[in-house]
Amino acid sequence: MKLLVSPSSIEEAKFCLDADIIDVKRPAEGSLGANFPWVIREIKKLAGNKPVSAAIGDYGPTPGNAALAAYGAACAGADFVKIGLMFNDKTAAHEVIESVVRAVKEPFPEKTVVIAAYSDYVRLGSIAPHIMSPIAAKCGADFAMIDTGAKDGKSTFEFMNKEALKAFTEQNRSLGLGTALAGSLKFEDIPVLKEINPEIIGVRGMVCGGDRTTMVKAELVTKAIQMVR
Ligand SMILES: O=C[C@H](O)COP(=O)(O)O
Repeated sequence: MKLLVSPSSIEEAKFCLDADIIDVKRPAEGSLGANFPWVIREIKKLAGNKPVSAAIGDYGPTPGNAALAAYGAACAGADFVKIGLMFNDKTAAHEVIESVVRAVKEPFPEKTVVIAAYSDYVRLGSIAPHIMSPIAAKCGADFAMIDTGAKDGKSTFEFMNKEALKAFTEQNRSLGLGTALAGSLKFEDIPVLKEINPEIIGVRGMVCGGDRTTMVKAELVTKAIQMVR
């Protein structure tokens, strides 16, 4: 299980360099809010050989917008390009995912595409993660992810229990997809996450000390790395 940490700035990224994946986002613009290309570029320089991920946003059914943002993130240096689907329509999901995969993989076949659905999909009215995964696999994406869409402090575990997260992870494995799990995860969730055994867990609030709108703290990144390994 790898640890992905989401800094929101170059300054914060300096505290995240020992994580397995450095995930650039802009929390002020949503759960998977996109940061600026120059921030992705600088963090990629700082990260050296470490993979850099970039969130491109929480999207409606707008494949053109999503594809162009995905291409932009890949051109700026992101190794992983991550999009959230904030709508509930299977045909549109297929169109958005297919467009994002093509936008990234045509020019950069080695890059990784991550498709996120939200654990709180019922309250958001968005696509369920287990419905999204087979579509992501069919379109050639690499990872299916779960995050919380409304960042109000409620954790993914408040919407999906261990069994549901395990079933999601196993479904993805059988589809040839990796799994990333996130959503206000806490240090005390790490042992059960190890049992669920996704390829990646993603955190921000945990390493900010509980409030994801504050700064990432170097000592909490170290603590998370030690607990995950
Ligand atoms: O990709 C993971 C997210 O940044 C998780 O953020 P969070 O732990 O604050 O919910």
